[in-house]
Amino acid sequence: MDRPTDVPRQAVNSRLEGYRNKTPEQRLAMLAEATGLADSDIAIFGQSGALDPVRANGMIENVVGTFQLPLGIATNFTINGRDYLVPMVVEEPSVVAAASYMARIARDNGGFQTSSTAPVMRAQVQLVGITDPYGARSKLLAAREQILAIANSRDALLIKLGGGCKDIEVHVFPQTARGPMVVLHLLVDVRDAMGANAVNTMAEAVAPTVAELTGGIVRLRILSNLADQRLARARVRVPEQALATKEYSGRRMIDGILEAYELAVIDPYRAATHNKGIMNGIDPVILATGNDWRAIEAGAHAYAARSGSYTSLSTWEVDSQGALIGTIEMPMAVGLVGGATKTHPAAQAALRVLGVKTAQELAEVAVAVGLAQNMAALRALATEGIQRGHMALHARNIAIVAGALGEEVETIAAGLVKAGDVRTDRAQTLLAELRGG
Ligand SMILES: CC(C)(COP(=O)([O-])OP(=O)([O-])OC[C@H]1O[C@@H](n2cnc3c(N)ncnc32)[C@H](O)[C@@H]1OP(=O)([O-])[O-])[C@@H](O)C(=O)NCCC(=O)NCCSC(=O)C[C@@](C)(O)CC(=O)[O-]
Ligand SMILES: NC(=O)C1=CN([C@@H]2O[C@H](COP(=O)(O)OP(=O)(O)OC[C@H]3O[C@@H](n4cnc5c(N)ncnc54)[C@H](OP(=O)(O)O)[C@@H]3O)[C@@H](O)[C@H]2O)C=CC1
Repeated sequence: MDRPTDVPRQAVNSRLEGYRNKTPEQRLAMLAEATGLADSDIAIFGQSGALDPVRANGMIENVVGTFQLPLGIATNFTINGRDYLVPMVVEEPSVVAAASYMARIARDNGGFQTSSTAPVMRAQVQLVGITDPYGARSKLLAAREQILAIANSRDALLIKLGGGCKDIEVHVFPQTARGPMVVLHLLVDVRDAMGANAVNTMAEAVAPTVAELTGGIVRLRILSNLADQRLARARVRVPEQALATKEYSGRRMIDGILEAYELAVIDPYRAATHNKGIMNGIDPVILATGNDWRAIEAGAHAYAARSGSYTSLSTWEVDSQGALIGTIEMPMAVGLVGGATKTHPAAQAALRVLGVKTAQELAEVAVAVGLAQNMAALRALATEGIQRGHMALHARNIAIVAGALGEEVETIAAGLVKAGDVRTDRAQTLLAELRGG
């Protein structure tokens, strides 16, 4: 029988044994079994055309079709004592495997702990043509209640839900190439929305009053993607022995991770790659849930540079018992309503797989996956290097590029890994041999 989609999701066990060795159909069936997913959601993931052309045409402009990407499920996640199966949309091999692996290590050691601030976004109202910027600031701060009232008159539903414009800030730039500038910030609790449209509407609404109060000219009225009032955090603790492998002791692993981390702290060339590794985990969750990944990327990198020099979004250290402690804190402006979260059927189904109830919960899951991904990359880089694990999984892509079809893909990929030579020409040779024989 088809299950209704709005019933609370059953408790999930995210440790799906042998998941990697199943076919996509078997994995979908296991996912449905684990999450109690409605038949309609199973159908959405199972069919290649979940986003029909008519719906797609309503989402953006000049639509000619849709573009598919793989959707994988990261297993093993335990966050704040609750298990999650995490949908990830990504084109890069080894990302889902790496997240699942680190989540497996973490779950045996208490999993991830997360927290977040209230979902407060900033909107900016730029004022130019002012000779007394500090006087203008003073007038705006004195008119706080009036400005809040105008902003809050624009979104009755948001106010009813407990959100709305909660405060203002006024930033002064006394000297710019275009004269003094004053920028009013609206601090808006957007509840379960990403909030761009909501805060942009408020910024436009207050603009005439702001101009009148200050005598200035209003130019920009737009959100800031540096959502530094809307932070999500995750922490993981992994004892030394949990990191040990046949080749490397746990202590050696931790030392390598700390040295890799230190370089990301001091060197922007390394920090960019380190943070890309974090976004390897976060972006696929953002995409799977229909959220705005450009906004998340912009916020992440601006936050990483907030001290004036670009640095790591995560921290890695050792506690008094010698265990590795990883933490992350970053802006996470995601929504469960608005944008494509409501219009893309697969995004809706992905949110039901996650079973998140609030945008804050989704934000916390996303940063936990980012931290797991960072740990996976550092663990590999600090010891054997990235190529063994990554290239072994990339071998299937190379086999496809070389022309392998169906079951040939796994056979050729296995041959490439065995030869330690994951290249297209080698794959073509192996394919010719396979077909010739
Ligand atoms: C790739 C692994 C996980 C292999 O690692 P491994 O040791 O070969 O894995 P394993 O076979 O022992 O399996 C361990 C677990 O990994 C998962 N796993 C393992 N294989 C699969 C698979 N095929 N399908 C699904 N899950 C898989 C799975 O959870 C499995 O446990 P199980 O559940 O089976 O008991 C490891 O080498 C790794 O984590 N490498 C890092 C990969 C990575 O970071 N990829 C991102 C791309 S590189 C990049 O863009 C970022 C970077 C690196 O530049 C960032 C930076 O510089 O900081
Ligand atoms: N720089 C950027 O990042 C920019 C991004 N964007 C885009 O804006 C879109 C996101 O804007 P967003 O404001 O989130 O979307 P929407 O305006 O579509 O949705 C927000 C609205 O949904 C209604 N709503 C219903 N339930 C809730 C709830 N539980 N919590 C909060 N609001 C609720 C609210 O009121 P009501 O129903 O009254 O509207 C709210 O204003 C994305 O597509 C993004 O790409 C746009 C401009 C710039």
